[in-house]
Amino acid sequence: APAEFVQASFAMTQDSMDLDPDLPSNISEEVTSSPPPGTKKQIPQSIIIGVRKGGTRALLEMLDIHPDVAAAATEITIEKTPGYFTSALAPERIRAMNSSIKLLLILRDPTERVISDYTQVYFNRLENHKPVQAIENLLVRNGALNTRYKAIQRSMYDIHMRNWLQHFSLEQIHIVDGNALIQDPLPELQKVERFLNLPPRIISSNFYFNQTKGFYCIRSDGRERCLHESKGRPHPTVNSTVLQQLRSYLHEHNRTFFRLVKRTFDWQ
Ligand SMILES: Nc1ncnc2c1ncn2[C@@H]1O[C@H](COP(=O)(O)OS(=O)(=O)O)[C@@H](OP(=O)(O)O)[C@H]1O
Repeated sequence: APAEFVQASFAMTQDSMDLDPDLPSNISEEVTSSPPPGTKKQIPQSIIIGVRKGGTRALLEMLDIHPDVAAAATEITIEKTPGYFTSALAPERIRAMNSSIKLLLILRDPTERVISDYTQVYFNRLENHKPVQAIENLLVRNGALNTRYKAIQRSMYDIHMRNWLQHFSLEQIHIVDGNALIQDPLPELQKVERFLNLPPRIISSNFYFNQTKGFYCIRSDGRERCLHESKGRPHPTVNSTVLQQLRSYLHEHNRTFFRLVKRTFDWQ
């Protein structure tokens, strides 16, 4: 198994309740070869910059199947930090660290992402014995959509993308379709292999659909594994009027985002 937990290149500030459940705030994860004792950690050649709840863990684990990503003394070091995409400072700092870095960005339907984000915070709060609220109470304030709710702000992909495009060219950012990765992982991973100039090594038998989990799981090195139970949790049913308000609000942001990245996505 690859070394997984490595000190982040720089710590980003994040909300205490926002974290990936398996990680403290200033730690990011890597899939890399284990360096021989006494040698320094490599600067990553590629970073999964987000988006939080987009499928960053699934993408990292699935790329880990590739021998040149996971095996010792080979090519690529990849790090994942879901909070980078929505961080104002990350683009500039990452460019200062490595201006030729290849950025991987996994995005899913931004409305679904809001609900997933809420669900994660909800379970974190339960675990920490903190009070929880119905999602509608967070989505709506004084009868209108609460666009200051962080989960909604993180789903305004155009705003964050603009910031990245001030520091990186579009060619340096590969966008993985998070909904497509859930439906059928292989084609999305093959596009990533091409983007990273890796020889094609990930194949269809590396994936099998697990009925109980309701998601694809990974088969590699003679092992079968699904993601942690916190990945792929059921979402609450949202009041349909509120859901419609959220969708139509994000629709405009999506259109701007599609123009920025010169590509469209199948988001409802
Ligand atoms: N194969 C597979 N198995 C399980 N889960 C999968 C998979 N592929 C994508 N996903 C989706 O990944 C979502 C979690 O995203 P992240 O890993 O980026 O979350 S985090 O920001 O790091 O906490 C997670 O969101 P939720 O469904 O809301 O739990 C999943 O929808």
